[in-house]
Amino acid sequence: MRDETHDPARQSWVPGAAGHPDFPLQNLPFGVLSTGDRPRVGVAIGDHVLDLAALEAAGLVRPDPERTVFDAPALNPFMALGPAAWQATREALSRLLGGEDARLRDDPVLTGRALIPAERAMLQLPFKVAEYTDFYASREHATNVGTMFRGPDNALPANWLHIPIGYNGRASTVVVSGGGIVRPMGQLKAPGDQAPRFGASERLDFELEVGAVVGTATAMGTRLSTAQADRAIFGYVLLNDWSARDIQVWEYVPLGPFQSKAFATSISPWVVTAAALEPFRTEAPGRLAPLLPYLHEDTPNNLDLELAVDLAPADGEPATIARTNASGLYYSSAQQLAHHTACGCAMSVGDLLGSGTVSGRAPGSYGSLLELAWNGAHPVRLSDGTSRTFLADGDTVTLRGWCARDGAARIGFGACRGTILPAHA
Ligand SMILES: O=C(O)/C=C/C(=O)CC(=O)CC(=O)O
Ligand SMILES: [Ca+2]
Ligand SMILES: [Mg+2]
Repeated sequence: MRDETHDPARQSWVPGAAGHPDFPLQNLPFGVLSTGDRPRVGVAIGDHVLDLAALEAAGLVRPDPERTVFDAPALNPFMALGPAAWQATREALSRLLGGEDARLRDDPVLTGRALIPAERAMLQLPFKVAEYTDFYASREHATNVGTMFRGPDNALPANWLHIPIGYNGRASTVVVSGGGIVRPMGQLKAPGDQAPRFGASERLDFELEVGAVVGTATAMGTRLSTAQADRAIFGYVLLNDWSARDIQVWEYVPLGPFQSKAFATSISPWVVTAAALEPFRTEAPGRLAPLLPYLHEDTPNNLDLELAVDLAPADGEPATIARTNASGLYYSSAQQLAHHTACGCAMSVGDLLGSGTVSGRAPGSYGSLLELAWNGAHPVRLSDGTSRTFLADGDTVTLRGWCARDGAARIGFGACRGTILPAHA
């Protein structure tokens, strides 16, 4: 539902916020910051971060009358209050930062304390990741990977057009954008090798994904409809499901990825709320086989979200190596979450659901190096004249995402970045 928080004509009085490419008044993404002291919840507005713990202490926002939720190192306590509190808080922040409620703008002491220049705010993992599940929603990606792993005749698994398939990943190694990613060690066995060996991955890859953040818990035995699942999603992040393809191709039969994807998953520091993304809902692609009723959708639940991948060598400039859009994903996050609960699986506040690698049809729109370089056959050129089939030590991968449509303010996700560090051999 669109409301005045989406009105593109409204602007914030915060310097630099009007027309900001990522964080205008209409976005208000949530994250966790510190300025060298305790971590607390904030929202991005232009080139500033608004400290919500300071606003809560001053009584300007109070999502829970019983206790503070923003003076916390994670978004989980706020998310647990549920959709009505999320919306009331969004509306209150929109009025405070839009100036219709002048109590923040006209209080220089509070503004000085609460409005922190972005370069001073150290952004942390925004929420405690309860559990992490990764899906496989791009038909193009599934077809490409299937072709490389199993041959063109068996590319798309028989279940794929019926089930939003996924695997249970590791919450323990979900990290926030910005740090180093150590090249993993593992079992490697090339097709011609007699036996496996233990060594550093030589086929390290990224995966461009969108992560849905579950904000409402369900009890064991409870099934969510797609509409209920849609309402349970608090927001979205950019997600890089780092993947060691040589470990993966040897280990994945028959239980799926394990060590090849468990060493690190990066997410962007700002959770863009589902509320902010309302103007960018779009229909899923046409169905190639009828879906079972529990997966039917009454509303357009896909997102018209532009995505890009930049790759920079050590000491080199970034080059954009992929551009795509999440709108073409065959399954929405709401369908994935509904399916997740279909057996009665309980969901927790802070569960993270990866969309699956977002690949489009054209070669430049693939969301992994495995596909962009087509299993090593077409190396990708970088800014320094070198090329890559897989990631080298020192490479920095940056995912970017933004929504832009006529009649709506542009909403950005910021960046999700990681730099490859040598293996601990
Ligand atoms: O088809 C396979 O065997 C492997 C698929 C994956 O790489 C799993 C995965 O992470 C799914 C995705 O990101 O779309
Ligand atoms: Ca993945
Ligand atoms: Mg991973």
